[in-house]
Amino acid sequence: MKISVIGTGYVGLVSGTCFAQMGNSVTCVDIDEGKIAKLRQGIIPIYEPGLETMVLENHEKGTLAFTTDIQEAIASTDVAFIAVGTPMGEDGSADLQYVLAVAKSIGEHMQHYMVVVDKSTVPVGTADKVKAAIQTELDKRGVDLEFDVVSNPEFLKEGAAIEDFMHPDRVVIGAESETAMQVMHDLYAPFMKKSDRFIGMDIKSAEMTKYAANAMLATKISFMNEMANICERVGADVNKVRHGIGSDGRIGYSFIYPGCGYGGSCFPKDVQALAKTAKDFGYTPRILDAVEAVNYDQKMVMADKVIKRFGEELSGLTFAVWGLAFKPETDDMREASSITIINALTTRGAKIKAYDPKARHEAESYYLKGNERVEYVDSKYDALTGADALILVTEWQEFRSPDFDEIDKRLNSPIFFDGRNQFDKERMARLGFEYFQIGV
Ligand SMILES: NC(=O)c1ccc[n+]([C@@H]2O[C@H](COP(=O)([O-])OP(=O)(O)OC[C@H]3O[C@@H](n4cnc5c(N)ncnc54)[C@H](O)[C@@H]3O)[C@@H](O)[C@H]2O)c1
Ligand SMILES: O=c1ccn([C@@H]2O[C@H](COP(=O)(O)OP(=O)(O)O[C@H]3O[C@H](CO)[C@@H](O)[C@H](O)[C@H]3O)[C@@H](O)[C@H]2O)c(=O)[nH]1
Repeated sequence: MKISVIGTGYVGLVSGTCFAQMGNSVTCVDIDEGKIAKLRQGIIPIYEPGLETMVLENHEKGTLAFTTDIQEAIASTDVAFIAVGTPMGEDGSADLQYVLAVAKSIGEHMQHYMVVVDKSTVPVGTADKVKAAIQTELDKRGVDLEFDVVSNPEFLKEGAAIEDFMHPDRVVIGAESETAMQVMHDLYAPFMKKSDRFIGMDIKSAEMTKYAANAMLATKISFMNEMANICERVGADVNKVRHGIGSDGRIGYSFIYPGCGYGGSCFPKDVQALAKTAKDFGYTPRILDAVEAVNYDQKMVMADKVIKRFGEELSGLTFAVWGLAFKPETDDMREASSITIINALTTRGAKIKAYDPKARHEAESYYLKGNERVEYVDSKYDALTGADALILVTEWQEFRSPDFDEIDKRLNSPIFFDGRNQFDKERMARLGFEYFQIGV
């Protein structure tokens, strides 16, 4: 099929590349000229395992093109995906300006029937707005063209995006017309050779499914963080409790890892957007509000432990931070817990020596830009030299089996704050560390 993907960010670039890998002819569109110029030169703007090779291969073959010209891109398109951002507005709702701007452009340039697919995460009812925006432009042009708008929420996780897209747990499609549903089934069938995981439904239910999935996952995390905070106060160990409950198949082991809060471009904004939608429709979403409130506080738990140990005034102290990205295997720092923790410590006078395998550029250029108390280093051990304690924020694999002798040798004293509960507390005690975890 001939496909356009409008918005070439994490989702657009991964989706476009995977569709090309499956033999489709794909054009990725973005308004960011710098990004498109880089992609044309084979420079990949984000870090995502396996993505670079796949982009380069398909770009070279001619199955994956990049442009800023939406008119050219949709001229011969069968399916146009909208994959632009839906950031959080000031009142917590999803900001639809980018989605509707793309819909308008599609209406301005469409020349034949096509399926317009909303892949961005959008509130229930957005497909109707997209449809109306396209129709308004067609009416202005005085042309009578048929088109279908479909909802196809994306469930990929950053850091495992290619694997998730190539082998999806499910493909959810919300469509009104049989033609559009069939087109989407044909497009996704090659990704579901082992078992058909295609779930067709009405558009509103598809839009809601995305928010319900993220809200459920975020709820599991906040629930577990709350259990951790209770464990800590009553003298229980949340790591043991996690094993204890996860073995019940109804609960399961996934997404019950306590830590210093969830971040990323999705859970924080999607939980709040769904809560806002609920309120707009006259319902008070007590669980969603609590999920967000627990997470907000949880991002401070590690910083609070540092302050409790060293005091409110941290001038003259230096802390090594391992991990800046919101999770391992990505350079994405959107809503990362590291930002909250580092800012809390530096505003109290501390200095930070930070190391992350991939997110240094994001931190320096955007998320911690201007914070002169943060020094970036090129290796995990360099971060420790002369530091008063180590704080582990993101559980990259290279932090899982560190050389503890080296940590001990480089730190001023062997003090370790572990925001992701990576190690066994008895072992850490044997190694001579003053070791702090979440929920223990
Ligand atoms: N990042 C994820 O892991 C993930 C997973 C599932 C769903 N989503 C959802 O997918 C959507 C996109 O998220 P993302 O993380 O890929 O965003 P992103 O910010 O990485 O990328 C969005 C891109 O859209 C471009 N853009 C904006 N307006 C445009 C326009 N008019 N025409 C063409 N391009 C335009 C931007 O320049 C940017 O490159 C969001 O709704 C998000 O909630 C994200
Ligand atoms: O047990 C857990 C699991 C995750 N996290 C944290 O939760 C956040 C999000 O992690 P993850 O879900 O793995 O990453 P995302 O890339 O944000 O993916 C989520 O958000 C995407 C965007 O909507 C969805 O497509 C995915 O299905 C959904 O998992 C990260 O900060 C993790 O550290 C925990 O604290 N404990």
